[in-house]
Amino acid sequence: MKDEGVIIIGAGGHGTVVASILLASNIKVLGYYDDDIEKQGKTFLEIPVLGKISDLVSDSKVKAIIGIGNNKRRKEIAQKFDFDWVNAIHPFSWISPDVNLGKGTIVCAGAIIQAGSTLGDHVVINTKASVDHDCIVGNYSHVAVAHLAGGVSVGEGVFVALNSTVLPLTNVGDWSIVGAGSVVTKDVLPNKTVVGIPARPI
Ligand SMILES: CC(=O)SCCNC(=O)CCNC(=O)[C@H](O)C(C)(C)COP(=O)(O)OP(=O)(O)OC[C@H]1O[C@@H](n2cnc3c(N)ncnc32)[C@H](O)[C@@H]1OP(=O)(O)O
Repeated sequence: MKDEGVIIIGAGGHGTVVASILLASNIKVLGYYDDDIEKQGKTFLEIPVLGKISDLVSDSKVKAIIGIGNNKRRKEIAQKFDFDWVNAIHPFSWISPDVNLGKGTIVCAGAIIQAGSTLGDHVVINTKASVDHDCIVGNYSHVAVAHLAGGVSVGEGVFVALNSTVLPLTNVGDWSIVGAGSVVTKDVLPNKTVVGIPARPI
């Protein structure tokens, strides 16, 4: 499969979004791998499901990307397989030229990543999200349709949910969740779920 296209691990809603980004970038998609028995033999965006994730065997020459929204599951898969992890960057997004992007990272349509920011591996910056200047986004984190202000630091595996905002210079600890519609005004400890305005732990 070397140089012949990319496989997508996950054929759910997020997997098809990743497929559409690759297609919009003129990158060939070979097919999906998904453990859902119902999806075997089906096509999504005219791209076939080639087999189960459990059928996959590591091959550092195979180009792959994980199209699964769940942060813990993305980490498990990334750690299990040795593939050539590629990024999916929608052509209708803006990434400042000095941004450092990890591998396996997805930047969806309408997303903006501003100067001085650093993103880890297997990060998802979802539709119309913004990561402003000098932010750090850790491995396996997911910024949904949400906004990180300047100088925000987000740890590993953080989920910043729909329509939420993280105010300047605040930190969100590893594996924490910022609930939909929340405003983070001060640092969030690791492994917490915070909601509301101002965001408070639940
Ligand atoms: C492209 C895409 O689709 S990307 C997908 C993005 N997905 C999202 O943005 C979903 C985000 N999810 C949420 O916001 C969830 O509500 C979570 C993760 C914060 C909490 O979920 P759970 O842990 O299941 O909490 P649960 O639903 O039991 O709610 C617990 C309490 O918090 C409240 N609560 C939950 N979420 C919120 C929220 N976002 N804002 C305010 N209050 C909230 C509930 O009303 C409930 O209060 P109660 O005990 O007084 O009734």
